[in-house]
Amino acid sequence: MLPVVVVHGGAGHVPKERSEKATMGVSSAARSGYLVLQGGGSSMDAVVAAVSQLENNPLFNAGCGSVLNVKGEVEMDALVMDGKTLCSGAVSAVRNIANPVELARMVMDKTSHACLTAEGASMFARSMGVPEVPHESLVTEYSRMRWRKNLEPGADPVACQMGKMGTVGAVAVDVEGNVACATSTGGMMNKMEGRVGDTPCIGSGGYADNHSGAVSTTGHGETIMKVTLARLILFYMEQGHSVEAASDMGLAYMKSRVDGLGGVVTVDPQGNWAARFSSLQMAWAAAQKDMLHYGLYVGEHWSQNIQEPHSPHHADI
Ligand SMILES: NC(=O)C[C@H](N)C(=O)O
Repeated sequence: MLPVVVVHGGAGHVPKERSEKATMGVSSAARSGYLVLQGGGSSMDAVVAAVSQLENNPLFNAGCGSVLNVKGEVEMDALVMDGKTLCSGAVSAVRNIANPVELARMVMDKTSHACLTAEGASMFARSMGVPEVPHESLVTEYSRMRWRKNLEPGADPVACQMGKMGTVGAVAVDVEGNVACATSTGGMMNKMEGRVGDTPCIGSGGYADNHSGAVSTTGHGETIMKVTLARLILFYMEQGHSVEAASDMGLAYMKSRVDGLGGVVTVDPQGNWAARFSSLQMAWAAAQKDMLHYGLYVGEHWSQNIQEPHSPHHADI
């Protein structure tokens, strides 16, 4: 069954004109992660490779393409977790770097801490030789347009975001059966300066434990934190539920208990995987046994050989 990598490009409603690009983006990220696994790389290497590729894609709400805070600035959150050691690394409200997920991994590997925030995270990045990038290089016309719209009287940034843009994440199992997760985001549109969401919080934005599996989540952060969605799903798996059933149970609990919608990618250490969501859509892709699987709408599941070029399925191109 192993190895496998599963990625998501955020829960919500992807506008039609962006849907094909979104599935192409996640498919290509899954391919990159799978190449790492095939080359004998660890699940941690694979999830970081997949997520940094999505951070570099301006279509997604992470790295370049991040949503803007109320002041029109990019502040990003990211998390990695290693299921073998339960070590994790995170950054929150970090600015001016291209790949927060790589910095999160450095926090895990090079410090004795689990999370660095804001200026402290920037100082650490500098000390690690991570290049500082201009703020403008992270901002897209699309995110600026949405930010402006949300400044209008009566705008509802949370409802608007669940409509439009996505956090990115990945989970993987490597040939040794080690699991890992990574999640990265620009957060919620027009958020307060200094707001930290679910993404960098272990148990909420993600969790990985070789004894049960790994999960990466997406959705409204304040809601996900109320139910610690990633850990909740692993708890259901510890009770004997399959990756798919446990993912659905976690999402159903979040819906019934706090009226929250979201999405997850989940693996168990045997290489069983699931991509599930309660939102209208979630771009997802998985790579396993030289096959690429992907989808966007509820119930959609396309499969092809991983060597073949991505075939378009959505009518908007
Ligand atoms: N779209 C998202 O997944 C947003 C992210 N969970 C946050 O609240 O920061």
